[in-house]
Amino acid sequence: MEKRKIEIMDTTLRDGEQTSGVSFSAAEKLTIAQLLLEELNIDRIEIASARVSEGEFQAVKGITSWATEKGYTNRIEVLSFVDGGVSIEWLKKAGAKVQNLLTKGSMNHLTHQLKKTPEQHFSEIAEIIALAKENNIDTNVYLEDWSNGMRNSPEYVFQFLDFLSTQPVKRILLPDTLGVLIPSLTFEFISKIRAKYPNIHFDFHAHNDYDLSIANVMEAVKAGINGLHVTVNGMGERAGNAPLESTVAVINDYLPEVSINIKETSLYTVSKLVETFTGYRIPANKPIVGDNVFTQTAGIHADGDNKNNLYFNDLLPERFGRKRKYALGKTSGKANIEKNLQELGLKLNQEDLKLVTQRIIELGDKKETVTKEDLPYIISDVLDSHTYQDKITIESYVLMHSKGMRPSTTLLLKIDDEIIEESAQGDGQFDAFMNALSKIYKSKKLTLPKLIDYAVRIPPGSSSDALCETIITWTNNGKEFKTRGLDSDQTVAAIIATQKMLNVIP
Ligand SMILES: CC(C)C(=O)C(=O)O
Repeated sequence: MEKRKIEIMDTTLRDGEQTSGVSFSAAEKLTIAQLLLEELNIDRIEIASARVSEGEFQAVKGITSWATEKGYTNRIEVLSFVDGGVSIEWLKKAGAKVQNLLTKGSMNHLTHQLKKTPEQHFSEIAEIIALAKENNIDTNVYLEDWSNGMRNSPEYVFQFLDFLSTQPVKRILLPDTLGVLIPSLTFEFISKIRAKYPNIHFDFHAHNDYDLSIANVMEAVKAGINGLHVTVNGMGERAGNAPLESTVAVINDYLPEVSINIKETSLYTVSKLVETFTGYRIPANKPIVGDNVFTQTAGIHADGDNKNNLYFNDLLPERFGRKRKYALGKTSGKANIEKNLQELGLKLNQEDLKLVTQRIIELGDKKETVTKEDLPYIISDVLDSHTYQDKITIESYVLMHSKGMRPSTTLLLKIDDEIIEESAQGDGQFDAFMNALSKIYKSKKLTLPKLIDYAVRIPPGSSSDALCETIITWTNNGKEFKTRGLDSDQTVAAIIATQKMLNVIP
């Protein structure tokens, strides 16, 4: 059976820009428009509202002149108004060839906002449509507040659609302006309209106020809609519009009777670009494009993935240009660690793997996030610590840092079962710590190696703030040696390195 083609109209550059605090520059609009049309293969895009500003005019001009060269002008749309032709003039000058005319789709809006009768409204609309035609501009008509119109004044909606069916209109756009629809109502309303006007092209424009935009989009498709409006990352007025990414995935996986031509592998690139341009962070759990959505955290999932991909679903990350990850934290078991080791090309024996797992769980308990890049550091630290027999231990310490006073440390050290306490000041917390240690060593007539270099680094490429590694170079009896400490706190990492030094003095 031949599939029914659904047009996808992306309105990131118009409704998406109505996200509070978001404004695109002309160059950003052009870049996004190019990616949407050429890289993703979106059918149509709505790029601006007419008359908004000089900047918006220049942005539209930039896109339409590029689109003219490419032969894309009928894929570029601009929101326009019933304003006696002012919008048409604006569109003409900006080179736009398709207007999405904003009209009133409910009696409530018509009487309270425009204070007009249906007849007056229709006659003004007819004038604009005729004017557009004279100027070679195609018209699509938005019935603003259509969903409430269907709930509260359906006679008006059908009177309006009867009128529009006599007009040279290319498409009728049905917006759920206030996001009030639920799936059953979406299906009911669109089915009724479809049955009465089988030859008109209808688009559905969902909003996400009840988090039902995707469910409503699915019902709109089942009821026979011809086009869907979406935005990248679900940007848009209030709770936003139907997200492009989820719309594409759900149509491809669950609505086999229809076809769309969107390139799934490019969705993530476009989503990230929009995130950068808008400064509007994608929630980590946002389907398809969120940071976490292809990350298995529970050890049982990683284990299951090793056994015939038991925890995969149809949303394979590779479809969207992404990769599956295995998180490292307190719920991750050995399987997660092994998956990360594999990626790094490392292998550990079972005993070492157990020690490393234990350390990652400890870090997780401290609410630290560990990344794949941290792993080599943890391995080196854990396996290194494993080789030390601690005869001298730092039992406890207080580090003091306050304004107007020198940093100071009180230290309790255990040497051969004797606990010794000492305090000292220094130029910094670690210096004060070393001075207290030095006092203890002097009192015991022991020699303390000299610190000759102190280096701190965080694992390169690590996106976590879990760890920092302090490497200290010491000298004793003319011999140089290094010890290292790993912790989220730099001074603590240095103290860990110092305890190791006390037990390996050559
Ligand atoms: C501007 C209009 C068409 C809109 O975005 C809506 O009604 O949701």
